[in-house]
Amino acid sequence: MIAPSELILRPRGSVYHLDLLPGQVAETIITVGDPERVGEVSRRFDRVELRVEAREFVTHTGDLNGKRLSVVSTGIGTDNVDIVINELDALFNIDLHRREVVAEPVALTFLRLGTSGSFQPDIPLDTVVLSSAGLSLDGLLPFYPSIPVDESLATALTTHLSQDGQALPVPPVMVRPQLPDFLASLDPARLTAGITLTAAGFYAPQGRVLRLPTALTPTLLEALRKFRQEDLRITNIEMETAGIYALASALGHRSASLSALLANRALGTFSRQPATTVDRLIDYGLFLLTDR
Ligand SMILES: O=P(O)(O)O[C@H]1O[C@H](CO)[C@@H](O)[C@H]1O
Ligand SMILES: O=c1cc[nH]c(=O)[nH]1
Repeated sequence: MIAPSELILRPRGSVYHLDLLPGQVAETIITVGDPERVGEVSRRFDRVELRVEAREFVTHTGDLNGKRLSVVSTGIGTDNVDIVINELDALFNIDLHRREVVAEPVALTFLRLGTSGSFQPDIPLDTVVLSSAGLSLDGLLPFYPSIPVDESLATALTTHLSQDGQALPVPPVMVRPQLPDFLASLDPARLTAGITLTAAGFYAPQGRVLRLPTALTPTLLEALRKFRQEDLRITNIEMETAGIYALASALGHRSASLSALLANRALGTFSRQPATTVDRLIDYGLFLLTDR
């Protein structure tokens, strides 16, 4: 039995942070960082059956073109991703009355629709990028020793950086998703794809300097930019993808992350049409989930 202190339920039996009950969430779940983006997604549904709000975690469940979907906001950062993925998984894969793991776990599908900064000068603003892998610099993953990590990709990065006399301030962890079938069957030549760097913060952890210096110096950022392994390079920076990929894979779920690039960090530019670009991202995500 999982103790009440470890899996906390509200008095009505809902999971502690998300305030959701079993049955209220679809097996296909869109995650977004911004709680306000939840309504932007669900207003495209044919019908919304449920709206729940708890802290930064807003959940809408409904259907589109005959497919049941949920959209859940994670808020910012992988500390929140830890809560969201564990509690959503518990709704399906832990019997909340008996407090026991179910015998036959349900495999969920997660699709993150997020915003991000382009890491390369040649990937234009407003591009939508698929994360082929997550580079976790956020500190969450070492707490989950069962997570399948790509040691050789992480070692290749560390070796590449050391050849330039550079090192990251924290050990890099690389994770690869189990992509949902609707993405695995897409022609890769039609998508911009690459490694998404998941940072522990927005400013110094992404190499930004306002009044405080960053350990991600221009020389280190340039060395990261030049990293190539197989057909992969670091395409973008944000704050959730590696956490979602890692926890979803370890729990037996499929996951994919699509990011709209609103900033270009190499060029110092920001989108002139962020809302339009996020709209396009949402439309594309819903098309992938429902029209194929
Ligand atoms: O637009 P969302 O999904 O929130 O994603 C990005 O935007 C936030 C930072 O502005 C971080 O959460 C980052 O990952
Ligand atoms: O540069 C950016 C843009 C959006 N979100 C991030 O985390 N970083």
